[in-house]
Amino acid sequence: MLDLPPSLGQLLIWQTAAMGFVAWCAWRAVYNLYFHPLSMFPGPRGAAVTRLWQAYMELYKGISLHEIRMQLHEKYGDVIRIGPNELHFANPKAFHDIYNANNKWDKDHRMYRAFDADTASLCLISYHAAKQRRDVLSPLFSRTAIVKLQDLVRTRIDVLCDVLAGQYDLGKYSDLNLGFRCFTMDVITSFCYARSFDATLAPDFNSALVHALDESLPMLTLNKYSQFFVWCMRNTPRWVAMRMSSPAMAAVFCMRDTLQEQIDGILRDPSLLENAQHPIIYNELLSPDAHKGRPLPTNISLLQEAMVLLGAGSDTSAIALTTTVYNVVNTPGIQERLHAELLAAWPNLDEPPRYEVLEKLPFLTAIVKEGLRLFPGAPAFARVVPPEGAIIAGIVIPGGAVVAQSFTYVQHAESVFDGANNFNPERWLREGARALAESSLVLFAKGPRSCLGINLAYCEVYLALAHVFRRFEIRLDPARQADFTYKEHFVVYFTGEHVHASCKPREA
Ligand code: HEM
Repeated sequence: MLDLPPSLGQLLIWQTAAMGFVAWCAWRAVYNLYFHPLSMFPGPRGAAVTRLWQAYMELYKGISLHEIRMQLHEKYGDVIRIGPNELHFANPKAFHDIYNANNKWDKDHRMYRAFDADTASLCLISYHAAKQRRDVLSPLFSRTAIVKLQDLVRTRIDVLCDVLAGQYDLGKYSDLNLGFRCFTMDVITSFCYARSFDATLAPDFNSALVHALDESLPMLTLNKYSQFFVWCMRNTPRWVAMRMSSPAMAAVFCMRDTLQEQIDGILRDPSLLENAQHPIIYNELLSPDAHKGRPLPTNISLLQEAMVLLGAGSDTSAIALTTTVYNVVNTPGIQERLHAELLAAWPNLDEPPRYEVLEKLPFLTAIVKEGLRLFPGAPAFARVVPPEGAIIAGIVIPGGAVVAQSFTYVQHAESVFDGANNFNPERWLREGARALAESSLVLFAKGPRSCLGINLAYCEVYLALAHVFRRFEIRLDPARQADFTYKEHFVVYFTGEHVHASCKPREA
């Protein structure tokens, strides 16, 4: 045996380890390019070799994933390999093959770990674990429960309308992006925790919480690519995190603390739940009956669920409202026609109709559907093909592959909707519209992991649109052209000019 000095021995070990690592990377690259089960699918070579290609495009070059997908589909066709083990489809048929009631497919952990909330409904990876949690929470989000609690949504829309009227009196244009985000934030917090943070009452809708959530969005994109960032975020002491982040982020910490205090209080004294104004998430999450003998969620799981519901249930509905109001006001004749329908159904301003009545108004319904159809892009929610494989849009896909399609490839496809880019509520008044909605209005996804909050979202959208268009004549600010350019950080984040409008109260 060679008798080497210790430093030389160590150097040799390091050299061998480094060479081994380089050889392993080279072998992975060759394997991914030529021998991987997805190697026959087209796409950039970088994307086939490593997921770092996506990270490079998103984080370094600043290109949003939705733009990358579009460019790649244009270049490579209907199916693209966007990561070593990941496919995205452009053919609208693929959506129904991936997201449907029969598919008990798991989610892809790399996408959802970004939230660092792996015990919350949205982030549970396995179908079975998610089903148990959904079974527990579903009664709270059922249509019956939402119809019962509609006054809660109406109270928040009344607050929003009062603020809009006040801003008009001061001669101001209102920022509708922020206004609707504050409204949906107040709804979700009242609904889930029976607490309102009164975001809508912040001066000019500049709620610290809304801004803080905005600032935390890019972190989701960062976290997606490395568990290390997630670990750092979780383990950084609070005072360091506060120092490193912007002052706005304090609102998120504060929100977290408030929710944690509420959870601790309820765990100490469960009778607090009986005194709540209405059932909240903890009534279900801490109900032994709902869990059918299974252990109740831990303290941390309760907090994760609370935070994730806040994110899942606020921006989404607000985006739908902002873009729909913009399209209604910006398309000649639509606002007047909608107002006429609302006036007939709601002649006395002091007696607003119930949600069940509004839902039956044909033109309002057509506007809700068209608004949701034109909802701007959302990420492609990644699912894992089960071991036996699957056929997606007529193509055989091997088991274990990660597959996804953003709903925009259905809802914005010219092959599915004539004049797909135009806001045309009329399409929903034609024969066959119900079937079209069933098959092609898919922004809430389909199947066992579809949106848990769909009933609440519809209730918010119907009530808010009815109230703002019955109560106000809305005009866009001619000096500021709204810009819906967005970045995809799990939810859509608009980077351009917000929608500013004057909301002139109607006399009666
Ligand atoms: C226009 C508004 C909304 C849209 C477009 C929307 C869309 C979606 C989509 C596409 C999914 C599937 C995500 C995935 O596969 O990972 C989803 C899941 C979910 N949504 Fe919504 N959503 C909206 C409003 C809401 C609201 C108001 C809530 C209320 C809390 C909510 C709560 C959830 C939850 C908890 C999940 C996770 C379900 C699961 O993974 O099993 N959403 N939503």
